[in-house]
Amino acid sequence: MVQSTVLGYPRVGTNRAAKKATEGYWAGKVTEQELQDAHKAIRKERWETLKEAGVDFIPSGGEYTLYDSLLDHSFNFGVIPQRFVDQKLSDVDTYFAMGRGHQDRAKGIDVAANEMGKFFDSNYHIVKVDHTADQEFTLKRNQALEEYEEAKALGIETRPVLFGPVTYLSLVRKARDAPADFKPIALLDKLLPIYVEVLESLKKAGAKEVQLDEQILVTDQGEALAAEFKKAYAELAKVGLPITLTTAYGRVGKSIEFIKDLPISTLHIDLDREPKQLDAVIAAIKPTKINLELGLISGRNIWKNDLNASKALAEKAVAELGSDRVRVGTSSSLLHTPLTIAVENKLTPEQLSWLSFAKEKAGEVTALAAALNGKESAAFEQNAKDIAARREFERTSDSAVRDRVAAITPEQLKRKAEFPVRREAQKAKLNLPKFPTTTIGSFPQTKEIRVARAKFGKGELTKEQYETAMEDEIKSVVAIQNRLGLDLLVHGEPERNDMVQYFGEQLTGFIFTQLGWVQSYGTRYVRPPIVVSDVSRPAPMTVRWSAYAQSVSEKPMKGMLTGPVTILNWSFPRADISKEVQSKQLALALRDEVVDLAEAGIRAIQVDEPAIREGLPLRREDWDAYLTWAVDSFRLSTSGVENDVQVHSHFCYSDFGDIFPHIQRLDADVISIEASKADLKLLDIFKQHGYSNEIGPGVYDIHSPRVPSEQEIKDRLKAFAEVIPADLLIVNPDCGLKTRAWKETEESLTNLVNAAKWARENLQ
Ligand code: MET
Ligand SMILES: [Zn+2]
Repeated sequence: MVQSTVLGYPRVGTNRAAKKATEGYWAGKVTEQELQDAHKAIRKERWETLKEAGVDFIPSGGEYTLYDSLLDHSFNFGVIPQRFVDQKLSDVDTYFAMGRGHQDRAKGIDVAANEMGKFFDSNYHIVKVDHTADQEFTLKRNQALEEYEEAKALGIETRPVLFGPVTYLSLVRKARDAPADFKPIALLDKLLPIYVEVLESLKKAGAKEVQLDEQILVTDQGEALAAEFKKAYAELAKVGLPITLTTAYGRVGKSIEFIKDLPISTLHIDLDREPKQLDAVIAAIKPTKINLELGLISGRNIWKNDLNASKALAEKAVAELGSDRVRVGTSSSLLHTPLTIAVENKLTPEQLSWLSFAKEKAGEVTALAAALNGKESAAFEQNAKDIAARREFERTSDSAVRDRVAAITPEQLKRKAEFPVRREAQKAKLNLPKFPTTTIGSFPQTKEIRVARAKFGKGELTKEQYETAMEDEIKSVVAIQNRLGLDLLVHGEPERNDMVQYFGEQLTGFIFTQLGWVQSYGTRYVRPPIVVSDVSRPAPMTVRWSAYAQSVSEKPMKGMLTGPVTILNWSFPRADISKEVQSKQLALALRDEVVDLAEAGIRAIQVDEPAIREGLPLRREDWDAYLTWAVDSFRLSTSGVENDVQVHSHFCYSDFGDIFPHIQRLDADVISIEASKADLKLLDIFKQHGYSNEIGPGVYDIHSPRVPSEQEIKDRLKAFAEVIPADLLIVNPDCGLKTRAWKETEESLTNLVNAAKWARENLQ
């Protein structure tokens, strides 16, 4: 019998109950007991949903969390850096402080959070707790057991989940003051007894097996960890609780050579991302006793699964291994998908027929298992019809757009002249001082702005009234920038709800959910747009706002767009054509916008690409292919203008070290880049690679309300000027200011402008 599995499920709860309970607790409106009860109710709802769907292996334990599951593991293992211990907070407050920091001036509490990092190539962020070289572990809390028993008390048998020990240690951070050559993986021997203790307790409580997530196995780094895997799993196998080792987000590649020899009972592989790995994995494990769990239903996209295609793949495995050794399931946890399409009431029935969110995916998993067991359901037949209809829709959507992509020429990927020539033309046109000051685009999104947008949405404001309100805001933002003495101005982006959604709504080819929330980190949820068909731009999108802003400003105004790669990476892409083609469709639409902005008299245009790094494939051998189309897309979108138009780009959020040479290849005239984190890693990168165009490393961190002093900014500029020629330096904050309040914004920018004035006199 083929059985079914779901690796993990969204934590959001119906009506975003998780967010409400947790934020209510932070605000002091919900007691700790109410907080715990609310989360318990969400866990119950999740388990019951999966049980009703008929899933055989229902996850529990380490895949549910109040904030982040990697953080949970650290906390449960007693890894609580001293600075949190020192605050003497309650357990739950210590836990939240580790995730998001804690500041309570009245009580003298001020502690910064642990660092966050992107979880593999998803937009979900894990909290990476600092581990010292002499780190000790204790089982402070046995969450896997607690939640296994919690489900059992509800009459639901579950499969407890934990990060495997090797992946856990590969993802956490080393303490800043730890020796340079220390790596947390060196703590494996000390950590294993904790895992043994947990597994023993689960076995005693009656668990049938445990799910250990070892996603690190899909990275190049995983290949180098064979010895650690052997050691860890030999130890864990002694407990005698069957282990399902799961991989996700990519292919196991060469690592299958040692995985097949691990004493595990089941191996889970991602066949949504990497269907091609199936044959090699089957061949490797066939002579062993290892069962194979096929991750066929995507945990990453929102498309209805093509059940017939999945069934064909699964049948291959069944033919080789026998049905008792094969299971079917989700490719990864479903945490990257929204909860259910059932609550969407603005999408058309046709659109809904294309989609499948977490709850529907659980149904697909069981329908697939049933079909493999000879019980093809009505759902299966309907699925075939829906898939055929979607294919037809996609195929016929807009052939003109596809023709335009096919006709892209090498000339369209290049500016007319090289940077030095462009630079002279731009200097003459823009007439900016040395160390020019600018900002990244957005200014505070005040309550008034959001109220106006909400009213416009509800029809309480006419289009004209709304546009007047936005123009008034722009005018005021321009006046403030003039008063502060900034050089290259922005319109402030008041009209944008979100930097991706705003463009998606004006392009053809996108649809939007109302409640399709996906966790980004902690209680922060986003609603990614969905690309459903060929993308084009029916009309200019930003020109009227930028032109208005320029009309009320003597100083040059910078146009502001979100780049093609970022729009794509922060949306759910189509599955029928490559991301490359989708990105180029977006690039062509943006290219037209860039040209229109220039024609409207905008002399500097910024095309933001903050998400370019996170789309980077997990395996180095796949990097070139991605970076080639990503860089080409940016160039395609920005190369349609004359030499005297200054093209800017902006990056933030991540570690650019490994792709910095490709940032250079974007050939933007000016880039701004996040650099204000204390250790200034970026400077080393400049030293190593150099950079030939203009660059504005952020001089202060906008993620906190803290106002940087003038001296601090001077010091930053001085440090930058030591590695970057002074005449290439631009002065700007780290990122947009939309989440900030006006007071700190004005104070910070005053200091920034003064520091730039000082730099003009004092730095060469
Ligand atoms: C996440 S990058 C944000 C860039 C955008 N132009 C802003 O200023 O908000
Ligand atoms: Zn940014």
